[in-house]
Amino acid sequence: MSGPVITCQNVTKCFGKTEVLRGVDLEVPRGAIVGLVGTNGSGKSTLIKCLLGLLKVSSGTARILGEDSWDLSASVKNTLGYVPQEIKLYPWMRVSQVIDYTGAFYEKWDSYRCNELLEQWELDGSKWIKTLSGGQLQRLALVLALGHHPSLLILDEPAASLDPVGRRSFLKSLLEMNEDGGQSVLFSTHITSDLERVASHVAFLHDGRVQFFGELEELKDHVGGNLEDIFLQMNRTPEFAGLNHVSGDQSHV
Ligand SMILES: Nc1ncnc2c1ncn2[C@@H]1O[C@H](COP(=O)(O)OP(=O)(O)OP(=O)(O)O)[C@@H](O)[C@H]1O
Repeated sequence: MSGPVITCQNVTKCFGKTEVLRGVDLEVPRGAIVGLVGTNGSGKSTLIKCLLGLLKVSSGTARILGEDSWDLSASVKNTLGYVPQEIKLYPWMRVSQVIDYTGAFYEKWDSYRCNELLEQWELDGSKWIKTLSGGQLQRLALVLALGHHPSLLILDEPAASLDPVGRRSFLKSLLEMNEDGGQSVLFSTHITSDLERVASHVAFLHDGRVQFFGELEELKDHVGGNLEDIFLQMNRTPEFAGLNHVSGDQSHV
């Protein structure tokens, strides 16, 4: 499939009377590594769940790999990888059992790659899930999401529980994956140094809308200064420097 891997047109999402997403427009080109940023409660997880069809949008259109998010085919689901913010795995299984169990759901499962990642991230396949620390659980969830070489990987704060060594190693894997096969990634994060290390693009969510989407380098060149200051300023004044116009030419992605 050519064309954007993610498309949102005027997406809204309400919980009762609270409108969390208020008209999100977004178009992510193939091969992009997008950092989704925004303050706590700005709606990052909600947007991710709408994209994956785990929540139904209230209005507007969300599409992934050319299909409506609420009606994804089995073949598109087979090419998606997702790590939620809260990871729930079977506590009574061992690490290696969860990997085998998950692999059974996919047409193409790379056990060799999983074992490589287990070794790289120092996870013991014989350990019980219930004995894993938060960071180990997050590492395992990432192994499970990468095991079928997804063409689109969606991660909700993937590095939040990882120590600096784990984070570096995980980010390296993301970059390798992107270089090898041109896979696309959307990850929400509050860690600007991670963003700087891997993101090609930034989507800035504020006040229920994507106020800025564009290339990271372009954002930095246009505004100057460090990213943390840029985001602070964007939170205070979203129309800051007319940033939503800095979306530029994405054809080289
Ligand atoms: N199922 C739900 N029912 C009611 N309100 C919800 C529900 N899910 C999320 N919300 C509300 O929607 C808003 C956005 O939440 P969301 O988890 O999407 O934010 P976030 O940007 O991912 O936050 P964080 O950075 O803290 O993870 C919050 O005010 C939250 O309370």
